[in-house]
This record gives sequence, C-alpha cells and structure tokens, in this order.
Amino acid sequence: AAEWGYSPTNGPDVWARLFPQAGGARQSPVDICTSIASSDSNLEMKKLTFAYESQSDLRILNTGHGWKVEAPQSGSRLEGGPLGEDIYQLEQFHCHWGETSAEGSEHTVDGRAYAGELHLVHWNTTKYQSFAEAAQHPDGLAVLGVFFDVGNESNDEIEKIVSTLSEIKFKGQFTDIPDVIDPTTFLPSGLGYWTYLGSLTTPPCNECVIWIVYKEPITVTEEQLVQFRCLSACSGEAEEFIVKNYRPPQPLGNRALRECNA
Ligand SMILES: CCN[C@H]1CN(CCOCC)S(=O)(=O)c2sc(S(N)(=O)=O)cc21
Ligand SMILES: [Zn+2]
Repeated sequence: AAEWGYSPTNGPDVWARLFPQAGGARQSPVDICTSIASSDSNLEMKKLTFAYESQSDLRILNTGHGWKVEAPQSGSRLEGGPLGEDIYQLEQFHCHWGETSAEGSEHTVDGRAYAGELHLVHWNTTKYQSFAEAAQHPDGLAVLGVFFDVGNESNDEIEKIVSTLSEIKFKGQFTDIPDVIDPTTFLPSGLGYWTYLGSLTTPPCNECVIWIVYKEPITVTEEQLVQFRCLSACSGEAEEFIVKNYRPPQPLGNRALRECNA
C-alpha cells in the first residue's frame, strides 16, 4: 500500500482516501482559538496530576515519520483534569517539526504555529487491557502536547534525544538512550492547558484521544531542531530527510474547547 507521509501526493490532504477516519468530525490537531476557550470550573477542581518514573536505556527509533521513544511505564499515572476517574499510563513520546522554525507544531494558537510540538502518549489502563485496545475507544488515549519555542538555551532533556539521532538516521533503526530520562522535565513550569476531544494526528487518525495542550512552550535551540531534520524517511541509501511531519489544523466543529489555568 502507498505509504502515507507529508508530501503533496501522500500527505494530510489525501489521508482520508486510505484512512476514512481522517475525514471525521473529531480530528486533530486544531487551531486553539483562545477567545472561545471556556474556563471550565470543574477542571480547576479536579487538578490534573502526573507521576512518571525516571528510566534509562529507553529505546528510541526512527519510524520513518520522525523519532519515537518507547516508554511504557507501568508506574506512571496521569489522572484528573478532563480524564474523569480513569488513570492513564505513559506509552511513548515523540515530536513534530517543520522545515523552518516558523512552523512545525500541529496545534496552533490563534493561528500561530510554534517551531515544534512534543507529544506524551498515554492510554487508559482503568478501562482497557492494552494500548492497541485503548486506541479503539473514544476515551482510550490521553496525549499531553508541549510546544517548542526556539531560544538560546539548549534543552538538556531534548539533548539526550538529539545525541542518539546519528545512530538512527534511517527508517527502522533503533538504539537505547543511555541517559536517564525523566518525562516530567519535558513539561513547562506553568501548567495551564487547553483540552478537547480529538484524534491521532497521523493515520489511522483514530478518534480516541483526550488532548491536553500546555499553554506555556518549552525552549529548544535551532541546532536541536536542525538535528531532527537530518533523520531520513527511508531505510537505505536514498536520503529523503524528514523535514516536516506535522498535520495542519482540522475543523473544531461543535466541539468544546476548555481551558484550565493551573
Ligand atoms: C507514525 C504513527 N503514529 C501513531 C502511532 N500510534 C498509532 C497506533 O494506532 C493504533 C490503532 S500511537 O498511538 O502511538 C500515535 S499517537 C500519535 S499523536 N501524533 O496523535 O500523538 C500518533 C500515533
Ligand atoms: Zn504526535
């Protein structure tokens, strides 16, 4: 089957041909129009809480669509906020970027794109027995989105990722990250967020994600983003760099967009 991607012939505009869900009514990402975000009081009451383990030797792989760190953490917990009474567990994290730092995030804020976006993917272990099963249900996954701003100080945690990328230049390659990774360090200091019901932002675009997008970006350097763009989408000699891997915003439709100023 033709491999989906981000070029004009296999990109977001044609995904719905191969993946019907991509044309659904609760797709992600969306443009976060801050004027319509409702500050929902009961979000304030149920504080969003997270607890992660620090892990070393996490496996990072080149998926052909970017890098992905497999981080199944049975000891992790994400709960509260928009997640009702269920507990969600970290499964993996990855990110999206663009050809230049003027673009790259998937969600936009009042039409403004950030230079990139990190996704921490969790699944509902209260209700479902596996990640794959959870991805088939409307409340199966919870993804934390964190925007990247470009600045002068390099992000030490992201640097642990960047330092492995030369070993996974080609699609299908993987390696272990020797450093200890603590997912908490990827989160901004300000914990205000927007939340809405959406989907995976890549095929199969399952409408199974409760999105939680932090308002405050974290800072990375241009050099770190340049390294992301050196990954190859192909498995062999042919070099087709993964210079962009973000889906543009999809219609919010009549979905509620809520905000919490933690
Ligand atoms: C390149 C494929 N990316 C997919 C891979 N997985 C899909 C598994 O589908 C099971 C039916 S995933 O659930 O780990 C996942 S989360 C996101 S995102 N950008 O919305 O945070 C994309 C993807
Ligand atoms: Zn993602």
